[in-house]
Amino acid sequence: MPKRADYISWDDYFMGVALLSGKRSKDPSTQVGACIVNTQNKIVGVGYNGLPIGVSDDQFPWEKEGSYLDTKYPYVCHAELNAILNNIGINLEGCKIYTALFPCNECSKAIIQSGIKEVIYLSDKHAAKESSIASRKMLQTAGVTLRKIIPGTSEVVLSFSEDQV
Ligand SMILES: Nc1ccn([C@H]2C[C@H](O)[C@@H](COP(=O)(O)O)O2)c(=O)n1
Ligand SMILES: [Zn+2]
Repeated sequence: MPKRADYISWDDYFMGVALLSGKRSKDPSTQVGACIVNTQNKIVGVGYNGLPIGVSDDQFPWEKEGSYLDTKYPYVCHAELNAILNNIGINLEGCKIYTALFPCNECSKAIIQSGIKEVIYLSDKHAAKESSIASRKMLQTAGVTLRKIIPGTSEVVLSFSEDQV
């Protein structure tokens, strides 16, 4: 019997892990996930956007609008930063990061400093924002490869019904 042909690509697998991680986000408006992979295609870090450990996501704001301290922006850790900080304690030199959204300038600093050498992203919807322009400028200058994923599939459906395995 030949092997199964419709298995998903490495890119779709790792971006899928990033997107699944985003399902843990408590952000009501934007759920972002990231997944870091080493040169042997081993997953070494996964993260989603959320508040720091011990900072209650029931007491801190999730608003997008209003005065800065009353919005989520000062407090939320971005998915990429969490994926870096959650890494399994290894050197991230030469790794690549899959992220649902193109990294902001703050995350790109952490990406560069961690030694990650490739960013694969799904959406660059904030490309015109100055944080994205600064991010792209730093990543390119630092020699980090930037690649917008070309998914091999439009969606992956995960079913938890036991009769599907
Ligand atoms: N590359 C990114 C961009 C954004 N986030 C997170 C941070 C916030 O929770 C949220 C902000 O998005 P908005 O609601 O203003 O569209 O998304 C991230 O983790 N990584
Ligand atoms: Zn960021």
